[in-house]
Amino acid sequence: MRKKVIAGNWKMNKTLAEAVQFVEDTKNRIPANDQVEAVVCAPFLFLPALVEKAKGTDLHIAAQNMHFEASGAFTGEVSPGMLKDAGVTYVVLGHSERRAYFAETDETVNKKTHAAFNVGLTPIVCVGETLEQRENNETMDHVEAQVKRAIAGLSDEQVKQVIIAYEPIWAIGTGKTATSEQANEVCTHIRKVVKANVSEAVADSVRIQYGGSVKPANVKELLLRSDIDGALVGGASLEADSFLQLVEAGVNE
Ligand SMILES: O=C(CO)COP(=O)(O)O
Repeated sequence: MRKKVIAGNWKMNKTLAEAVQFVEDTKNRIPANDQVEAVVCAPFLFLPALVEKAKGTDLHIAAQNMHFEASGAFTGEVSPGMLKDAGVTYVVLGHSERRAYFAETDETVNKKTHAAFNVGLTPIVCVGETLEQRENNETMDHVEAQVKRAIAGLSDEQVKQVIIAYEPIWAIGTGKTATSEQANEVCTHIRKVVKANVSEAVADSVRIQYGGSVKPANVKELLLRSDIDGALVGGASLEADSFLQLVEAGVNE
């Protein structure tokens, strides 16, 4: 059985006080279980305080980005080692907003994925098509190319540990969720790509999330699908109760 991952991506939201309060409100309410990992992906500034607050609980703290270099003259950047040192365990890489607004490319995503493993962070690698690509029937080819480039050069064991988040760009923050069938179709394709490029055993183990307007009302249907192993959630992860409902849906599914 693949353990599901429900990750809340807060993006650029909350104050430090609000972030700490969220962890206070949720950390002891994650149901004890072996079916779901609960993760919040927070802005850099909040990470040490949230790690401290969540210590000894089932809530995991993630970063939303990082640089691929270990150190150096990269003003404004945060290194993989800094995240590891802060006690962070996961890092989101290649989110479509970073690709669109901050010149993230498949090449930098690949470098960052390697860099994450070098320090022992679990990467959550985002892929997904634009509306135009979907309308032109380019979804599968585009996502396939993104996945192949992201995992290039990783060992089989590392690919097994990567979490792949399929987030169709047209479904992010728009209220337009992909139907569970559309979402699963692409997640199934991603698993086939891993099988063809790595191995069947790795493909069977790799976890693939769906993201894009996921909320308590639609998460169950998504999680019931054969190849969807969790969700990467923006808006609906900002409130403690809503986040907990998403986690509980995974546990009860
Ligand atoms: O981008 C997302 C998560 O990374 C999805 O955001 P929404 O859930 O707000 O659509």
